Amino acid sequence: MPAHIDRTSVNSSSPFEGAWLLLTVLAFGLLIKLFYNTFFGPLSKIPGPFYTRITNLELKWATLQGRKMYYLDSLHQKYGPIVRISPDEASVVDLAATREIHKITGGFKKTPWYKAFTNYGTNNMFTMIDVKEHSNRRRLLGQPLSDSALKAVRPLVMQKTKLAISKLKEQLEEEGHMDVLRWFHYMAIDIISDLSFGESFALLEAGKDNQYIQDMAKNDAYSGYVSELAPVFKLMSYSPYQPAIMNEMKETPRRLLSHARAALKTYKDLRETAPQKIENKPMLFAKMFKAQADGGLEENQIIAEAASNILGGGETVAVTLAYLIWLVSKSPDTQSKIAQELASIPDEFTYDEVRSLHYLEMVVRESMRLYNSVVGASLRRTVPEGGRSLAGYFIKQGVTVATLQFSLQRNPDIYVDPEVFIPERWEKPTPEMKEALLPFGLGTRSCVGLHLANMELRMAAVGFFKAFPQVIPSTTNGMSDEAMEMVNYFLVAPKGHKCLITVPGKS
Ligand code: HEM
Repeated sequence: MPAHIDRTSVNSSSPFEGAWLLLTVLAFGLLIKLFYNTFFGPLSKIPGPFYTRITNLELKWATLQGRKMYYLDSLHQKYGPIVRISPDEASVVDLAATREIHKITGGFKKTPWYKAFTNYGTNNMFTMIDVKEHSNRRRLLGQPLSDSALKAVRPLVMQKTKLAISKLKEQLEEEGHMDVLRWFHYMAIDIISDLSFGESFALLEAGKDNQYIQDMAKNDAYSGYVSELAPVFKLMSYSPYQPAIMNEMKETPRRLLSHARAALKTYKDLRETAPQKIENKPMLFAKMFKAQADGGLEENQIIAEAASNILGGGETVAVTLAYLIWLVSKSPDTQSKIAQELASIPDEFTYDEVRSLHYLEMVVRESMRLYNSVVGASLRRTVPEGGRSLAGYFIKQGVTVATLQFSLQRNPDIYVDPEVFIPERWEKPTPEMKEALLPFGLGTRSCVGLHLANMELRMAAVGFFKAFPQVIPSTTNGMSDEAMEMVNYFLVAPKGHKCLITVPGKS
């Protein structure tokens, strides 16, 4: 037994001293990072808030609260058309720079951020970064979505539009208002599921979401969390005590996979047992099925594309259309001009007739300028080798640059009274006005569903205003301008998750 224990030598440092030491090291590390980023960082010369030299926490916070585009827009108003928003990311709303970043020959690739939207363990066209892999896939899916190929889809869009409008009429009779967001969401999903799987999910008939749609919405939200808080989720995955959400995050993709497999099996069974049912049916994936039969594609890859289309082609159309109807419902003058124009085409109209409607075209453009489902998305791209000059600054290679429709399409130097809905501004647009309107993006990564979306938006808008020439926003069930405020994750949606419209005298 030792004769004497020197207690001062045992555990001489208290936990507080340890914490101080850790804090000092952290503070020192941050100072070094700040010093380096201030003078040598890739974005040291780009204007932006001081703290963005070391952190993007405010951006993440704004993103998680669904107000990213408002935060970015406020930075652009203060710092100009190019702003540092993180130590290695700049937001760009300059017109020439936006077109440079997205043009076909620009060489700016999507960033790895898109990987968070990968499903079923495989890339889909939206998440692909590699140029060759993407162009091969786009070749398979792009042609069936071309304007000429979609002629075969017109009867389907017409039939679903009519069904949606009859459901809206029923709701108006029963409840005194109609939720255009809900019914047009079902319409868009029924169209894209029919085109993808050979059989629609029949949400319009059922009047409610199925499990697949609920899971898709959850999965979309989870992808958003993971993309913004990747390190936190990585840490949580090692913890023995995992919150319930972690389990749901694993289970949801599994359920989605089995739903999608079942839907594809239905299609394949139909091909064998009742080929007459699908023989003349336009199918987006005809080329992909052929590629699968030739051994060039796996089933998971087809399923991943189908899921991506349903996500990309459902809510996008519904939200854009709901905002269009809401804007028009607040403008009696626009309604009477639409009604006058619609009187020139029969009630059983064709898509060619719809396309000839000049005033409607201006309404669609103007509403998409202000509101569309992707207006708040930061479209992130990597600056290619050698760096590039953008908006008067040289940006080094490897840095992320992200463009933002929201600020570009509301730029007062391009659009007079940019916050006001004025369809007539498109009567004689300036070249800048046309170039800055980019609801479907630009270049090789622009929206592959553009023609389908355009058809759905216009057919449904004409069907709606023929059925309801005079409408107003409802003031019941929590509907208000505030409920229509845009909440912005990757996509944009009304804060109240609904868009209730009525006719004068009904509510
Ligand atoms: C109003 C409706 C729509 C809007 C505003 C819209 C907008 C966009 C935008 C801006 C992009 C580029 C995204 C980026 O660069 O990150 C995009 C890509 C895409 N969209 Fe749409 N979209 C709409 C409807 C649709 C529909 C109906 C489909 C279904 C076929 C679809 C499928 C896709 C796909 C697969 C991509 C990725 C394309 C690629 O990377 O090659 N979208 N969309």
